[in-house]
Amino acid sequence: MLRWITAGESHGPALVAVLEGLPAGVTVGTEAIADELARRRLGYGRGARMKFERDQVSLLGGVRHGLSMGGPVAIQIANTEWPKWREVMGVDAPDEETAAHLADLARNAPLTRPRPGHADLAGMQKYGFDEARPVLERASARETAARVALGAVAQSYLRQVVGAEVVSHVVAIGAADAVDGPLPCPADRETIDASPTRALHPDSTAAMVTEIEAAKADGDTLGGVVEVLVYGLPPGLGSYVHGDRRLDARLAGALMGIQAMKGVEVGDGFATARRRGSAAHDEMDPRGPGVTRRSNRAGGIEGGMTNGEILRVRVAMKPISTVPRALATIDVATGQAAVANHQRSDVCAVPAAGVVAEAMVALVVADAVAEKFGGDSVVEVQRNVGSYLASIADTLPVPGPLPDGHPQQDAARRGDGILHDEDSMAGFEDPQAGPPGPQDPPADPDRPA
Ligand SMILES: Cc1cc2nc3c(=O)[nH]c(=O)nc-3n(C[C@H](O)[C@H](O)[C@H](O)COP(=O)(O)O)c2cc1C
Ligand SMILES: C=C(O[C@@H]1CC(C(=O)O)=C[C@@H](OP(=O)(O)O)[C@H]1O)C(=O)O
Repeated sequence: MLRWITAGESHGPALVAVLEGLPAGVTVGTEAIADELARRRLGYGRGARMKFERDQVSLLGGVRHGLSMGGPVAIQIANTEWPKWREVMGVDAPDEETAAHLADLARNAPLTRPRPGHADLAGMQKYGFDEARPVLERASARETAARVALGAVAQSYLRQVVGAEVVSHVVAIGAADAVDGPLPCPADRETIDASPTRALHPDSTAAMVTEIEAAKADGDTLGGVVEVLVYGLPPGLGSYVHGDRRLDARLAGALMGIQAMKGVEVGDGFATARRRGSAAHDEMDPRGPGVTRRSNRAGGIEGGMTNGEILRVRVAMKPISTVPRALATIDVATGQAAVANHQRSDVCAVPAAGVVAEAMVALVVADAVAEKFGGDSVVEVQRNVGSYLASIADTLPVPGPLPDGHPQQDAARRGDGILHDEDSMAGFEDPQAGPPGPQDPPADPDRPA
């Protein structure tokens, strides 16, 4: 079992994250974590803070010479803006001189006009504060940097023990939807990250940028939808035996746990609810050895377990709640009508949210892998994965991603994701059937060819 926790405030000295349960031998490096953190800071529509602040990563425990040792992995992400906030967010009770200085400091002015849509008012009521500063410091999505650091470690574990790869892309920002097209593969990562909105297709990026510019010009903010895909997962992660062991439930909980997320869809989710059963499920064909699905509407999860197809989940983010065209609120100091607190803020953080969603999916899936395969070292987990895959070789699905020319790829390109008669598998030569690729499960000498 993997467990993780984060601590730290938005304008505090640092965020801290701890990941417990990782076996020994997982590749963990400061640079790889820093690279993931840099991805989270990008995106068209992010506010001024992203430009001048830097994340400074240090690994404080659990890792030696680039490999985990089996103990908790502790990560610190220091904040280069801390000196400006040292007094406002100081941990120790201020002495007389500091208290006098704080009273005059504009940065320390009480935030008494709670923002609708943020945690401000309910947080003040719940914890007994008379202003929003202590609430927003922890409610802020600054904390997602710590999650992304944890997710980087989880992705490394997944890559090593099952050969899985996590990819995300933005499928909508406000009313701008991504154009229809094939699902992104791990090879598309660079293209997606190079887009200012983290969309796969340039036309999608252009429409999303226009949407953000329009909202910004109107003093408004935007939300959107991101999709996360995991390639290369074995069947049987999660379980049907109890609600809280279902992988779909765990993914939904983790994704909804990201600040501002308001909905999760697994596979075709809401569209499936409108279909008849004959057009809702993913029919199977023998492929010998292994099975092929005619579609992947389920998003790779059946009965709360992975089924070996590409895992596909979407999460919907509400618009940023610090709206420049300030929203109506009350001033809790006077009880009078007021406009909500508004300082600098993001106009749209959906591209960054995709990187955070990747991290949460990686953590949940890594936890499910650890639960199914156990193991105290990477080698032991790989051995366990290999013998399990060998035991189900006859019914293993064709490993994704689908190679070019694969009939299911054509179906995806057409936009319906459904195999038609003309998409018959007959005659399709699978180039992946050769030596194991990055998406294939780890080689096992006992596994039938
Ligand atoms: C990556 C990311 C960046 C965000 N940036 C801002 C921001 O700049 N300003 C803001 O008001 N909310 C921002 N949010 C959203 C708030 O964190 C969120 O609205 C707040 O926690 C309340 O949302 P909730 O009702 O879902 O908890 C951001 C969220 C994410 C995931
Ligand atoms: C700092 C980050 O995001 C912040 C998340 C956030 C919020 O309310 O959630 C509000 C903004 O902070 P501030 O109010 O200080 O400008 C964002 O910049 C980050 O993502 O690293």
